Amino acid sequence: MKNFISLADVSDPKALVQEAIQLKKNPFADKALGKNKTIGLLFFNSSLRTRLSTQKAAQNLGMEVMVMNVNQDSWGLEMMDGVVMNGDKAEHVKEAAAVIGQYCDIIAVRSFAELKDRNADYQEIVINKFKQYAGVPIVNLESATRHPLQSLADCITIEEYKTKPRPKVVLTWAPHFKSLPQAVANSFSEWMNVWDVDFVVTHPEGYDLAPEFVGNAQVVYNQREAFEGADFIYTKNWSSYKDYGKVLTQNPDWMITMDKMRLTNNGKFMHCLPVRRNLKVTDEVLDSPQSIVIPQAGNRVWSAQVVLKQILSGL
Ligand SMILES: CCC[C@H](NC(=O)CCC(=O)O)C(=O)O
Ligand SMILES: NC(=O)OP(=O)(O)O
Repeated sequence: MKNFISLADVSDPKALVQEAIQLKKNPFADKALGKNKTIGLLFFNSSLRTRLSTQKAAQNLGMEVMVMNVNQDSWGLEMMDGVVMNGDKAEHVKEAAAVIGQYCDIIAVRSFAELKDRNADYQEIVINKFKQYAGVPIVNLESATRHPLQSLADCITIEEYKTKPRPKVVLTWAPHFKSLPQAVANSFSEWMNVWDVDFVVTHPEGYDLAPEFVGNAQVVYNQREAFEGADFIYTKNWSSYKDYGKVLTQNPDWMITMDKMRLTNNGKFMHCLPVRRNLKVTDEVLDSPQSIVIPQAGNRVWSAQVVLKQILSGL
């Protein structure tokens, strides 16, 4: 594996998940692999899980870790080529990426969608500029349209908790007052489309994800119908793709409640976190035995570690 930017960088996703599950049993077995290697973690946006789990994964592999909050700590970065840099951005990504590539053996980048210009976001300018200029492997810590480390952890979790060979997995939209990226929903859909699951996506009208991510999923606008017999309920808010970046509704009827969870086949509740309690999901559901959000978050370490192990093995 050279880079880990999307599912396309993974030759055998099922094998990757099985390797991650094996890693959990002996987390320090590859401690020598990352000796004298450095990973740089660059955050253009906030993070708890991604920041800490990726550091832990790198340390489990014997790597040194450098972390930078790009907008607070470094210079403002200009992403567009050919512009006169007479504004508030003091450095071009061409130099910044190449210089960081001098210090680090792997660079991991978080840069959310701006949710203003759909074409700009879906061109994945930031992470592709780092891929173009850094000269070292790039890992996606959530980009404008994807969050593959989260999706890999989600697949590990589903494999660990499934009670049948082909479970029914439902991605459900839930309300939020802010305009959030489609990245987590896109990425989860992309991975579920290649998984051995019956995949259903449910959301209000107007929130259809981009066709290239929805793939062969069954799209249902009636949430309760979608929940019938589900084995996993994966909840996430996202803003409209069609009416780009817009919050079309905050209808609280889409919040996940225990009476909806009773429609499922003792379904497990999943969420990438952070989650707004009693806005997206009730305390009752989140605090119930059906919620597996904590082990799901724990699997972010093994998701990152198996990816870094594969990249280090190719250096
Ligand atoms: C892993 C999820 C990161 C991010 N989540 C948020 O921005 C939540 C922000 C909030 O609820 O205020 C998102 O939706 O992509
Ligand atoms: N799920 C996830 O990526 O969490 P953070 O935004 O806290 O890293």
